[in-house]
Amino acid sequence: MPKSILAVNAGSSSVKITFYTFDNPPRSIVDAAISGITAPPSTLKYQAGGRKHKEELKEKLGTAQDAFKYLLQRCFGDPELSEVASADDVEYICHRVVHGGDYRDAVEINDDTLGHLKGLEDLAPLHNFSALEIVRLCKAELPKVKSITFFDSSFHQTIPEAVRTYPINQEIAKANGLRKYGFHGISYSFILRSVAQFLNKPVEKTNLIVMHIGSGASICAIKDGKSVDTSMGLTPLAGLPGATRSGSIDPSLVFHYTNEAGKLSPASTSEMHISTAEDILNKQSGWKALTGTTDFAQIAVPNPPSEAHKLAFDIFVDRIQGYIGSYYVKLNGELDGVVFAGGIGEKSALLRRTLVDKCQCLGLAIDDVANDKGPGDEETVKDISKGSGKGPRVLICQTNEQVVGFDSFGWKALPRFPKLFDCLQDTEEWTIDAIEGDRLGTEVSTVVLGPGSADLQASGFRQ
Ligand SMILES: Nc1ncnc2c1ncn2[C@@H]1O[C@H](COP(=O)(O)OP(=O)(O)O)[C@@H](O)[C@H]1O
Ligand SMILES: CC(=O)OP(=O)(O)O
Ligand SMILES: [Mg+2]
Repeated sequence: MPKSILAVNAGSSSVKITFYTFDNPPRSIVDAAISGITAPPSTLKYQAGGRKHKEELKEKLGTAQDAFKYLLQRCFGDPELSEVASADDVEYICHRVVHGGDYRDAVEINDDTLGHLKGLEDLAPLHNFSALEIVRLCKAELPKVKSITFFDSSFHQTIPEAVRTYPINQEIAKANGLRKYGFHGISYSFILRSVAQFLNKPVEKTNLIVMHIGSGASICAIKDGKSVDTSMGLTPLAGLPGATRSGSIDPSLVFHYTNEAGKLSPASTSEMHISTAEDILNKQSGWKALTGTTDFAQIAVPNPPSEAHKLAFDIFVDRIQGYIGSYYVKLNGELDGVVFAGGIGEKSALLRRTLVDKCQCLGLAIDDVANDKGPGDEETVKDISKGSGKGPRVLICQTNEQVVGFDSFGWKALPRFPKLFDCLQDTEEWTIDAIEGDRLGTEVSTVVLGPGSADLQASGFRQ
């Protein structure tokens, strides 16, 4: 029986896994997620074929590793899932890792790469720790299955130097890797491809402002199919506020907030060190601090339950509006569309309407009926612009961070699906592992790719 590919998306409070068939195109076999790991009881969502199931778990799952183990056992133990009965049925495990430092592409896990990623863990402990705990677990307990890590930051390697450089001592900046990296790149890359296809434009000619707004929120300016700026920075704390994150503030604020800022936070463990300042700004701020809830659905309502809820909504709108204005200018006004994605972007008609109304001067307009209805289950991209005019489109994209293994950064490490090559729009020279038949070989050869998928399909890939 052909093997499957397992995609893992580990967050600070949730772990989502999807098994895909090793087919072309890949098909999702089972989707399973545990949320609320840090705030029990945890909830399990399980979907396989037509079966959908949600339950509160009695088991105490204190860590992302525990949740991952539970999910694996659940899938392997499902008598109706003959395709994934054990680790022997899995060819690759593809892990979403938020911070990939200078990595431009996905990497296969071995002792060297794991050592390097350990270094990055110190730079972004809040975001990389859970994912790397699962990578370590897979290496130890599923040693025959190759693990490949895909990074949120890779998509933003194209950000120009003046945008990614912080104006601080450059020797220290370089020695410590202090620069803007940007995140949510797996999502942006999925959105870019989906929207370009929807607009019938080549990816490399597509200009977008994309919002990935969920519990963690960011926005990205994409010019000619490349990220030219994004709101997150060295870590996912910068830029927009989120469920528990402050977003950008005056950095000196934290020293007025507490004189303990530089000390280790009580939330640190022997393996993971975070400062009190990081803990406050990442975990004790955002909607939670303003309103008591992390659920934006309770905030984005026509009649907010309190002044604080209204304020939280207005702050979010203000910050996003500021970025849209800035990115519109950075894109020289040449904009194909503004895209809403992420839990809030996809679900909150009120937020979309409020923002588009505030950006009317850029030629944005929304169709209220289409906006209120939102996208159907199977609709990846939905146009909610008013009229068929020439202005930039207003779009919703139901993003998918689980397609991590099928991302354009993953083609190199995975067997050759034509679908993967469809995603490649670059004209650069790439060095890849040679492919024997359908599987990865070990020789290395140079492949020159034509510009865009049409060329690729016409020429195959030339060695
Ligand atoms: N109808 C809605 N209106 C506004 N926000 C919503 C709605 N439904 C879900 N959300 C918000 O979406 C956020 C989760 O987004 P998601 O992208 O799934 O999160 P995560 O960053 O955890 O992956 C939560 O803050 C949730 O409250
Ligand atoms: C990068 C980031 O903030 O991720 P998430 O939205 O999953 O928290
Ligand atoms: Mg997310």
